[in-house]
Amino acid sequence: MSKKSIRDVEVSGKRVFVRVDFNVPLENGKITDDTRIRETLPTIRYLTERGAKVILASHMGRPKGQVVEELRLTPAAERLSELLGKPVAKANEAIGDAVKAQVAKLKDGDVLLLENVRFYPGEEKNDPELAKAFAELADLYVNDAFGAAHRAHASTEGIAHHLPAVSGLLMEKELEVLGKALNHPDRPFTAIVGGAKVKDKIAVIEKLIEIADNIIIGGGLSYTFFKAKGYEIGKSLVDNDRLELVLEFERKAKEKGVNFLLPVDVVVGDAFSADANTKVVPVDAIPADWEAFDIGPKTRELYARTIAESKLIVWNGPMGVFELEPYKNGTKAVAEACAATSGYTVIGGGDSAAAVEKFQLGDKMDHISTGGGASLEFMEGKALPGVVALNDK
Ligand SMILES: Nc1ncnc2c1ncn2[C@@H]1O[C@H](COP(=O)(O)OP(=O)(O)O)[C@@H](O)[C@H]1O
Ligand SMILES: O=C(OP(=O)(O)O)[C@H](O)COP(=O)(O)O
Ligand SMILES: [Mg+2]
Repeated sequence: MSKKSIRDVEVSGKRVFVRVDFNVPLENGKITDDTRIRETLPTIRYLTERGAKVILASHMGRPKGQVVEELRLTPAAERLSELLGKPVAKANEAIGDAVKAQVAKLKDGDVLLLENVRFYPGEEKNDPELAKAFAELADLYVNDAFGAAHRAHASTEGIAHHLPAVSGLLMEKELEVLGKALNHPDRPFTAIVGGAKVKDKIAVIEKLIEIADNIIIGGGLSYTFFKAKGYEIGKSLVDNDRLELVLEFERKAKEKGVNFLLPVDVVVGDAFSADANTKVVPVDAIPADWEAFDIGPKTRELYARTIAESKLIVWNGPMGVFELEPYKNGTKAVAEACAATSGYTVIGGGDSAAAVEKFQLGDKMDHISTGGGASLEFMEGKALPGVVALNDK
């Protein structure tokens, strides 16, 4: 990589602001998958072993610039402390006098986790004042938050203009592994896109049509395609601003000879709950007051067959609401097909990684990336603002 990493700079005795992605899935305040925290351990240990004072910052969820009690980073601090086997101090804010005082008290090798940076409206706006306030806490900036590297925010991009700025070991590893897989992709190359961040996911499909041989669509973005075709989609997720656009995708894929796969059947439910009434229906028969939460059995078979024939599979976004028992089968089937194939498998995304771990198939995948949206944008060939802002070698 042409960017400096923590290995290229002096860290001992320094106050180091490390942006991590501790946006881990939570259920009733408990962390259901700690992959993203575990993946930052090499960077944190590298720094503490060399006597750096480590100040960690992360976002959690999308609190939209205000304090949301359920989105505090306290559970992440506790889990990190268990994993590191040493105390991790937790601040109740991310900037200000109380935080400055906590930083001043840090001894070499200590670790402090700041509060959710998205509690501040300036974070997502990349406000230079907030970036400066972060920078005042430290002597060196390290970005290890690959999962948020596609966001130009104050703690991922702005701060890098105020301090020496280098990558962490996870960031470095992600860019290297994904870069290798995508530079000369083995073919057939299959991209699988699902999940709930519908606008973000639809935005990458245009580029995927240019690079992949098969595109598999599942999860929350499927229904925008069905609505565009004029089908009833009930209460399912939809992006009403992109109905024309998604029709264009299918035309473009056909023109390029790309196999564009949409679900043929779905599991609908009358509630977002583990004890909902559910049924399987063809995609053009979703009842008006029901919601589609998963792909159906025919789709599972179709997708598994395509995956089995692929040499490179990049998957981001669950096929359904895998967290709930009645809606987990689509994601499970795709995970099993990825685990069984001899092709190279890259699974990306906080929730996709959690799904693969839930089905105990993590060790059957070639690479589990901590970034979903980030890995898709990297794959598109887009420059990631959180990487661009770092110092060149
Ligand atoms: N049909 C659906 N309707 C509602 N939510 C869905 C649907 N399919 C998948 N999801 C949800 O998508 C979420 C993950 O989305 P996203 O964050 O985009 O994926 P990732 O973290 O892997 O990048 C999961 O929590 C899952 O419950
Ligand atoms: O969870 C994340 O991305 P992912 O859901 O694509 O894995 C990252 O933490 C980025 O979060 P964001 O999409 O709210 O900016
Ligand atoms: Mg996610």
